[in-house]
Amino acid sequence: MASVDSHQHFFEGTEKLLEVWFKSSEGRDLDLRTVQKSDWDKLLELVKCEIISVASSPEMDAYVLSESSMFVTQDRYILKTCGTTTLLYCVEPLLKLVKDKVGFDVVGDIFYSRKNFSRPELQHGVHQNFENEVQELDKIFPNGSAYTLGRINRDCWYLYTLEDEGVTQPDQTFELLMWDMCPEKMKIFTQEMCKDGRDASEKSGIVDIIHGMKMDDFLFEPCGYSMNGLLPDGCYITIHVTPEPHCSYVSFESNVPQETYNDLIEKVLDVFRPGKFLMTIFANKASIARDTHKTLETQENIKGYRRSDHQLCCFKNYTLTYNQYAKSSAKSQRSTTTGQFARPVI
Ligand SMILES: C[S@@+](CC[C@H](N)C(=O)[O-])C[C@H]1O[C@@H](n2cnc3c(N)ncnc32)[C@H](O)[C@@H]1O
Repeated sequence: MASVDSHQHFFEGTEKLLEVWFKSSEGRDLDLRTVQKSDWDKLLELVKCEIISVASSPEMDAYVLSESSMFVTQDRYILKTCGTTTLLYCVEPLLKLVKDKVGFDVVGDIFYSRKNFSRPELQHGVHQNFENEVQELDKIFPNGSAYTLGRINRDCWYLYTLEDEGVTQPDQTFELLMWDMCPEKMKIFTQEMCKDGRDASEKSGIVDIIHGMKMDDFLFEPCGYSMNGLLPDGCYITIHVTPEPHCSYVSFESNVPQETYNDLIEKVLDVFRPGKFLMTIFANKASIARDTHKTLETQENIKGYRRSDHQLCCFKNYTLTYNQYAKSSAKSQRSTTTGQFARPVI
């Protein structure tokens, strides 16, 4: 691993995120957490990452990985991996493992999503572009739908999900993907400033984002940070930091149910101070977060950030808001003297 300041070393912080909900066609009471760690280890070999540690709550096993995180509940599997990992190569083996070892024989829903990569040419196989990822998923799922939100010539976010009704129990996922990070804040996530993960969680203020979490935090050598936080009722938070100045990136994800995410957004922005960020909020009809989309529609500014894109998608059972923001002072968004968007000079 190169030093923190090396301009030769590039790390793709942007994660590939897979969430799969399982069902039994016979309505059997099954549990994904009965899969042995050695089976997860083998599955993750296909993705090119490994388990660093595990923490559990009554509802969930949360794994910190060498490249991000994995969460396992009774009927839901989440895998989030960054760098040049090959996440989609584990999907078919995952379905086979879960059928053979647990007995789940139906996929209730899947969500595969990611932001556009900074350096797609460094990715392996199908991950170099979304069209190939979609073809790979279409081979497995006859009823998949693929979407791009945001600007296809700038920053955007890709999603693949199933057309069916999917998950009917209350469910929501909130993500903030941040880049062009504040260099001072990023220094905290290096071994020059902190001795371990807990030290970085405390110095950065991550410990204060939501109180009462059972935290499993890890500081990489010489830099980089990953944290899974477990909360009551199957709720989790996961934060990952790539602090290298030339490719800085942070992700925040949680399934905490909230009527509005404004306080949480402001706390996360205070801790990390990104130059730009995108936000996605998924909530199904049974979730208390289902009306948060209305609030977000009218909210053009958040604490020093101006919204550049806003999209709302309605699926069978879920509604999704996609918003992108940049610091109000960001020159690339707006001319600071005229307040107008930059116009081409002919
Ligand atoms: C913490 S991991 C997770 C990245 C994450 N997806 C994110 O949001 O940025 C990536 C950071 O850890 C650093 N790192 C150090 N050793 C690593 C290792 N063995 N595997 C992956 N990342 C490592 C990388 O250079 C990078 O800064």
